[in-house]
Amino acid sequence: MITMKDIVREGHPSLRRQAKEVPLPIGEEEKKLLNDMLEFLKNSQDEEMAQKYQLRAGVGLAAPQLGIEKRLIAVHFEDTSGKLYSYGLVNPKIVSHSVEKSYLAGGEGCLSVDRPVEGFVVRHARITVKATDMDGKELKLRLKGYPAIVFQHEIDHLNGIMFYDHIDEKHPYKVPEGAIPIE
Ligand SMILES: CNC(=O)c1cccc(C)c1Nc1nc(N2CCN(c3ccccc3Cl)CC2)nc(N2CSC[C@H]2C(=O)NC)n1
Ligand code: NI
Repeated sequence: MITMKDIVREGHPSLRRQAKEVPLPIGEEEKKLLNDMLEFLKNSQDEEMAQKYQLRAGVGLAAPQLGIEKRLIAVHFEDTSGKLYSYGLVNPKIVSHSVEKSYLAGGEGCLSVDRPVEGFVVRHARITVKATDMDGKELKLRLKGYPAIVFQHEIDHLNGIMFYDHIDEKHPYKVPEGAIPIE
């Protein structure tokens, strides 16, 4: 099982590299990795497991955070309406996005960043993501709100981008006119 020792932290080169596309159909090894990543997220959100294995809670994880520079991500969370988002995705791509922006009112955290970073991370309010899931099915997801933020955070990891790259250092809480806060 994946634990915190498998997650690379700031300064590790994998976090600043461009991850490589994964040839389809994915192999058993990549399928197992996506399952292990999903299992980590579920464990990290379970009080007992998180306590037992000292896991930090997360709703998304990208393969470069394990030092594996492949375009693979896993997300596991429910949105405010209770809809479950639980995916192991291969080569996810944002194919279109809104002009409108949004941001998490609580700021963002990252399992590869062992320090709180102040400030709002301004992202696209709505995105359309195309990807292949771990069973080889082509997906097209239209996302807004919290799900849109999580997917952008994880896809950023595939391009060597950290959430704080989006924070304006001089005005960390400045947001563009009309940007939507997500509580
Ligand atoms: C510094 N301020 C903050 O962290 C922050 C502070 C307040 C509010 C928000 C909203 C913040 N922001 C933030 N909170 C989260 N969680 C909330 C708690 N939750 C969780 C915790 C326990 C059990 C189950 C679960 Cl579900 C896990 C997820 N996750 C992310 N991110 C950024 S997008 C990828 C995602 C990620 O998985 N990060 C590790 N940001
Ligand atoms: Ni992260």
